[in-house]
Amino acid sequence: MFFQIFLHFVSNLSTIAVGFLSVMIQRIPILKKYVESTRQKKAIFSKQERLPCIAPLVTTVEETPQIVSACVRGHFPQWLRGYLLRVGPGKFEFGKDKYNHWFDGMALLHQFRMEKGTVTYRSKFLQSDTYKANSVHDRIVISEFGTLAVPDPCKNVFERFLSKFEVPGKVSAITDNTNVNYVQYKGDYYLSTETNFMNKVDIKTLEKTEKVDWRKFIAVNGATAHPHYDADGTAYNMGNSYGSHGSCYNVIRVPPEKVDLGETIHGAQVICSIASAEGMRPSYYHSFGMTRNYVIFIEQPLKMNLWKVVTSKIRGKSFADGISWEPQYNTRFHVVDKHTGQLLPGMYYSKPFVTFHQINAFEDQGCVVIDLCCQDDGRSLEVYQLQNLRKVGEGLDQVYNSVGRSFPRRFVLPLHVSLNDPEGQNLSPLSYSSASAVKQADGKIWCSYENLHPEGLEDEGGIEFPQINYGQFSGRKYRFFYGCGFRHLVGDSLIKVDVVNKTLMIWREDGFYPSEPVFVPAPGTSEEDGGVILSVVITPKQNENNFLLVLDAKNFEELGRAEVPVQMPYGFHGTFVTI
Ligand SMILES: CC1=C(/C=C/C(C)=C/C=C/C(C)=C/C=C/C=C(C)/C=C/C=O)C(C)(C)CCC1
Ligand SMILES: [Fe+2]
Repeated sequence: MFFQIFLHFVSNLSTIAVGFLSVMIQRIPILKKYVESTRQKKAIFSKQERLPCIAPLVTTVEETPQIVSACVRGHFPQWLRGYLLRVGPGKFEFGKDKYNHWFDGMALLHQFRMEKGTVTYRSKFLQSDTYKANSVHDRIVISEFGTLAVPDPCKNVFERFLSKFEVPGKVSAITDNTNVNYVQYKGDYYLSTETNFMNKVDIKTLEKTEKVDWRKFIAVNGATAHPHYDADGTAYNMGNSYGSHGSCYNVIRVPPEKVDLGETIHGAQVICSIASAEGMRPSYYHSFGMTRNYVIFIEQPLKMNLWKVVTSKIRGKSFADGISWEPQYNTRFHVVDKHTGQLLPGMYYSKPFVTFHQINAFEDQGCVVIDLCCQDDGRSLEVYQLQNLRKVGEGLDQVYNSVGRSFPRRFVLPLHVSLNDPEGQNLSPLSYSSASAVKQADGKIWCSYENLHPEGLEDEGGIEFPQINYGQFSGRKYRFFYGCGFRHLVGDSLIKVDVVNKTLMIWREDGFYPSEPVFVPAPGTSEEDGGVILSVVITPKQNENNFLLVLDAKNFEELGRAEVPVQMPYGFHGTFVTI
């Protein structure tokens, strides 16, 4: 009996001690920083077991070209009038040829039209040159991110050998399967991947109207699918150039106005070129940050071996085979003045991490603050092979448990670091952030991040596909962002993060997988979360309907859903266009 009382006393004592310590940690900054720094040392692989099969979400579907009326339950706000446009992979084979990677699937365009509380749906495969060429040959003739097009089996050995040395550009061997995102230049909408091609589209009919090649306008080999926009419509993007001088990361600006009606990205300019740390092994990047006055480029140790990329065809390997995670290198931040094109001299470094999607960035007290979805393990690209996503049982659990989770982190980059600044001290003046920037003896600034989330986010599998109230808060100090929780390999919950209070709000429905949340501001409101969240929610269950979900962005409560009895694959990105 005594022993039990003793155990009870000890367990209570330890509970009190832990509670006291956790309060002290939050109240004493140096303790809080220590705990934060220790927590920064490990990649987080939250474990799952008995994950449900999601193979139907990454399997070929039929397009739905005829408009379908959705069955609305609950309600869609009367003020909500426009298109939710989304894109993602929707066809994963041609004839006997099958794609290897999730990113390779043929672009399927989804359109939800909302007006007066009603919702309709349609989808169409983008009629890219790649899609048409593959269809004509009934096989994969153009390589994608993770799939190398194999030579024509009807050619003789000599012809097939020669085909490996086709002159790039003779028959556009570069894919225009723009399946990543909708982007906007000079008021027109385009579909983008990460190559030199984009496809201009009619957002009403989902028809492609024009193919655009970045190389015809500026000396870049491609651009990201995540450009940023100033309030006046000026667009900024980033893209690589490769030459005898090595590789450069180029900051691109596209003016907002058309001089002639038929213009596309005319007037595009490279305003700054940043030499890569290694000429033949530049970093892969998927997005970048932008504030009112600066572009922030994250040079991460996810490297593209150009020699491997250039020889991939004769080696029988895909583009993705040339990308490798190299954590022996640190991650570096470059800051470019948008107005002068000047690369700031600050050399900002952090421990190695990978980011796919930036959340937001802003300027405060002489610093750039940039928030990113970060993974400490950069091998997730390799994992997103279709064969992995289609696994079942323990095999699927092992795939999931091999991917590092993504968490929101804040970095603070002091803009004006002088020779007189003291070494070894935190140069960040921001009292509201535990992120630090410490000048080293060699002049480099070592940046440690602040976690922008409460502990509970690990239980949600981390967060990705971040979105904010972009129109009113991009590049500005903000408080809320939305994203998908990843307790599976695709999003399986919607999350609202308050980066000030570090609290979460979650929407989830077991067996259903919501897409990237899109924020739509309510008319006439200036509140940051005054509006709704739209998300396309899909399920592998054959007897259930997919639906467009609408949440109140303030309390994250479901307002309504528009059910559509149509199979949809899990997509990448989208945008809302008011009509
Ligand atoms: C990888 C992770 C995620 C998803 C990231 C996404 C959707 C990235 C998409 C990138 C694509 C489609 C790139 C395509 C590039 C094509 C090229 C360069 C073609 C070259 C052909 O030769 C999340 C799901 C956000 C979660 C973490 C990991
Ligand atoms: Fe993306």
